Amino acid sequence: MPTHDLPPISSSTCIHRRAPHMSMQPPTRATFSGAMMPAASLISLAFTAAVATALLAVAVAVVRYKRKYSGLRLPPGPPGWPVAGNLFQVAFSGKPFIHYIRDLRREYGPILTLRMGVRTLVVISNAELVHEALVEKGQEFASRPAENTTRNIFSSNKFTVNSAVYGAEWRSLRRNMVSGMLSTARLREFRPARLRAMDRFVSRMRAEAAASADGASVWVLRNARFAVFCILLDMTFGLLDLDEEHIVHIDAVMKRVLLAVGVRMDDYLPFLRPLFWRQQRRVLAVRREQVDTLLPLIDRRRAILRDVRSSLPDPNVAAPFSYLDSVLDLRIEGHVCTDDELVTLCAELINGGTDTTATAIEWAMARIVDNPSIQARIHEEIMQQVGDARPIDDKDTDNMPYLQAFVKELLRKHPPTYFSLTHAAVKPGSKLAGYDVPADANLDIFLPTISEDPKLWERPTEFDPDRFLTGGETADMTGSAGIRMIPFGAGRRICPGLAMGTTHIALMVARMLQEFEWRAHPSQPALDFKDKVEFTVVMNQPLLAMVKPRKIAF
Ligand code: HEM
Repeated sequence: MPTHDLPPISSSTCIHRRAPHMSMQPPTRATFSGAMMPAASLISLAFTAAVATALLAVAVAVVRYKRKYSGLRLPPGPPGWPVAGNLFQVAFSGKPFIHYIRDLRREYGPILTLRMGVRTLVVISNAELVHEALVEKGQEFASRPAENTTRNIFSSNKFTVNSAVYGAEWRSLRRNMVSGMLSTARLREFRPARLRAMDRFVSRMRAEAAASADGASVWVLRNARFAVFCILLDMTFGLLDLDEEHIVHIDAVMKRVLLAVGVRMDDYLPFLRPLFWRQQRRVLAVRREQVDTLLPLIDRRRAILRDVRSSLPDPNVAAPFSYLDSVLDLRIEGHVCTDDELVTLCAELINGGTDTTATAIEWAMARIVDNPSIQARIHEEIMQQVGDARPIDDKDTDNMPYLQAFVKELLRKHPPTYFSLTHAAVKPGSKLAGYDVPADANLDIFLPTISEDPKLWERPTEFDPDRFLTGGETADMTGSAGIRMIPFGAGRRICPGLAMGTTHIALMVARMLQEFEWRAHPSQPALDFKDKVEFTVVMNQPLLAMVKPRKIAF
């Protein structure tokens, strides 16, 4: 999930922006006039009280921190300031958080501590430690840490698969998501949704290319993202008559949600919260907008299900089943989901799978454009499997070994998120590599240093799908046979969308190559494989490519 890596503390998180009511106006003459003395004394009194309160808060925080962690042996990390810890070092380092972590790792090793205000982060970044945390001690570290206020609003107080603490509620939600949506059987049944979205995707690309100045240019990420979004929307609500304009509107609202849940300074220093009242008001407005956008879809599906009762809905209007149907039937210890929770659970499914998958597809097409022999080999497999008489399907892609090897190499070299979702110890007393990991600490898992570890991989910096073909290296993406690459995490909280994600990537890449011949755009002759973190890890320079429709008979 894109939004689930630890987001960098950037300037957009209000560090450099002073809240308007904090702005300090220069004193006017009148302020110092005799007539204004009482007001001046009042201001100075208030100022002294504020300073005293702040100092007291600092002292209390220092004492609390010392008491909380006294006697514990935390992993090493850079020395920090009282109260703020390493927060300002990170915020003002001028580096993206992932680069900051890479640098710290060189100094402190594969397990380190960062203190970010009230939050303590333990970051692990090698295969042995991840194996210890997620496999050997999988149950001990299967929980999630406390959320900030904003995320609590969007998760209906941790009522989602990804945010729920380890326990019965999480188990019920996850079981329902897997059986209602992500199991292999369900995945097969959702084939019509994929075919609909693929057709829409191809026509959008054709139209975009035709409308471009050279008649052939397309932006890859934007189109791939929209296609994946359509599939997930279809699977979530099972409503088949949403027009493109409506889908674009829903997508825009969901993007605003992703922006709204980004970290803020007051997540780490909660005593600053009153200064962020405007941002908080905006968060509530975005949540309202999300509810107002998704609830009508939920109500429509409810009405369709009510009308058809035991028969199936009209196939032109609604799919025979959807994820929402399973959530409507869900009972957790007798609790029926409220409207607010229904919105949250539907949004989780759509958000979890959209940016992660679309990001992977952009990197895939960049590798294909960059290397014509990869394109030729995948196209040859397509021709052998289905030729050009019908659109390729995921039944076909399962039987294409080179394409499957390509997808694995893609996820090794370009994992869509650099951090797994944050884990937390279930109870106090847990240890990793002999160090204490407090129960309220965030356990963050840095993924790329594993899949590029020269001790685990030959030529790790090279992009080479052949490494996974017969006799070559293995890629167990679940981590159960050993941790070598875990783009979907590992252990109890492993991404339940693994099968769906890889199916969608393989299918979209194959369909794009079946329909079009791809080449580099003259404005991007030598592709730059630098990355940057948005919701996921995207290409620093978004991919613009040239497409030429192939001759096909369908
Ligand atoms: C290429 C695609 C994807 C990637 C790389 C990816 C990656 C991840 C990662 C790294 C985690 C965290 C695992 C952990 O906490 O240890 C995760 C969790 C999760 N993902 Fe995905 N994901 C992808 C697609 C999807 C899809 C398609 C869905 C659903 C439609 C999905 C839903 C979830 C959920 C619900 C969780 C939370 C699981 C839990 O806490 O029990 N993901 N994903």
